Amino acid sequence: RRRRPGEPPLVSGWIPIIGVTLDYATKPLGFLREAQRKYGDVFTCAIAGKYFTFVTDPFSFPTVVRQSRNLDFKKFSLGVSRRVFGHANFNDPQFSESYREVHSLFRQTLQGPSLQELGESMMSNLQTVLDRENESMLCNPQTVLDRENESMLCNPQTALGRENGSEHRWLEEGLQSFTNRIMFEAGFLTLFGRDPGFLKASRTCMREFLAFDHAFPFLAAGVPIGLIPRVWRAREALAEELMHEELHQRECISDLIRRRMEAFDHMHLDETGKARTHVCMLWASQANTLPAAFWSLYYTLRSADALTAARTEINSVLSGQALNNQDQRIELSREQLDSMTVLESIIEEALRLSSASMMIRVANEDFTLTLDSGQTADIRRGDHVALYPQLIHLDPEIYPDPTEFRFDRFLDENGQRKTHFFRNGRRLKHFLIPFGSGVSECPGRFFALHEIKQFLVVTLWRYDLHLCDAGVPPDPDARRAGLGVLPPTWDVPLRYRRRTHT
Ligand code: HEM
Repeated sequence: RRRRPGEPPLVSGWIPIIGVTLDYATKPLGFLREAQRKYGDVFTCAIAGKYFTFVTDPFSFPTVVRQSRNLDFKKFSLGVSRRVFGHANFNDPQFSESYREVHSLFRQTLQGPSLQELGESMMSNLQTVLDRENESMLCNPQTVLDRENESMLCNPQTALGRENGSEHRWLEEGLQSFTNRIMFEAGFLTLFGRDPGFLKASRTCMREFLAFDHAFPFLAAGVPIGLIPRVWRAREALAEELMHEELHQRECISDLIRRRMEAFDHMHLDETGKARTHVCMLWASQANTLPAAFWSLYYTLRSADALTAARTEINSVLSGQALNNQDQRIELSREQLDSMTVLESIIEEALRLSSASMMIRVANEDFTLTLDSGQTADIRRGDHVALYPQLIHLDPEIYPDPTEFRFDRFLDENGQRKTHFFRNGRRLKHFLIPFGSGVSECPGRFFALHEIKQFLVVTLWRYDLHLCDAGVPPDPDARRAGLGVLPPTWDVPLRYRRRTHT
């Protein structure tokens, strides 16, 4: 392919088809920054046999996001999702009307009044998961001993730090493992309801989910799932657990899943096909939330200022609450969660540092894109137009010391959410975009922020937590760049024990 007059510079590398795939895949942010420096705000890259036009000027993001006539989101995202999850082809005209209705359920059931109900359910599930763990420690001291044996290998002090009564003993576990098991189970129960064998399915699902998710970058890059049998088995095992027959036996299913089940029944999909759409929903609800919860707690525990500010905010919200019931169960209204601006700033800062999603659209026809500067770029039909928010998130002009965690970066002088960020003296509309924007903006973003806040509240309230490794901190794992929030490159040992509240 040759660059035509009016088209952006073409970065095609030396090898046909492969183009600049390897440069991009090994260090996407570095590659894009370098291309931006060489070619300016818009350039087209040959990646994996396709052409991606990157628009890197943040002031032009709204132009791209608003181009829904020329730029299609559904074709690309449903195409990838079908390949990875193996569900029906919802781009097929026979489904177009009914799929529009299914899509509209996201808004109806994840936002607005539904948020309160989801939040209550999540809060209750979080505490149930932790209570049950507590009980299992009391009834089964082996659990404690197993964890202690593991922990003593890496920290002999653990045994010395024990207090009487197993529920107040110090335990040790990786922070990522701690976060994953609590958030996965609670999030799973909140959307898919409780099984009669209580938590049996969610345990199995977590193991399979992690195996499937680990391979997600390969699947998204086009590797057929059949070539990785363990991953294919994991996806099918998840689908087995989410067959309608199984789901009908569960209690307290969320409106989202209940109404999706009804819709898919009306669409006459086969039973496995229906279950695979639920696997897709499970992935959307967990794949970003788990690492986002990890980083939020990790950065909080690493920064004494952040920890103090977070505990002060939690104490002040909970002090108005009668926690005199025996289990000390916490309840938080939507308004209370929204009022927790310190926790919100911590989560947003963690997302700024760890999210690396990419927004991709496909050109429906040849058209001319006009950037904020007035510069134009001719785009060919079938080409992809891409935005890479991490270029903004780590821009030192917008965020001084961009790789540093500052818990109050998103707080203004009154302790409210800060929304004024500038580049070249101009205020930015898009300064933090971990949830995407425009037609494809994540419909679960409000729930995601709430559930991570709830996780922070519950864990910081219940436990003393310490990171017990002062070694090299983990980086966000760039191998998943483009897919969302990056998990840590390795897990960090955590020590925790139950706190006593008087
Ligand atoms: C920190 C957590 C989360 C992050 C960072 C996140 C981020 C994103 C991003 C970047 C997209 C794609 C946007 C695009 O392509 O432009 C997306 C889509 C989506 N997310 Fe989230 N998400 C999170 C949590 C959730 C949760 C908890 C749910 C549901 C309970 C959810 C449901 C969805 C769905 C259904 C879509 C597809 C929307 C569509 O097809 O239009 N997400 N999310």
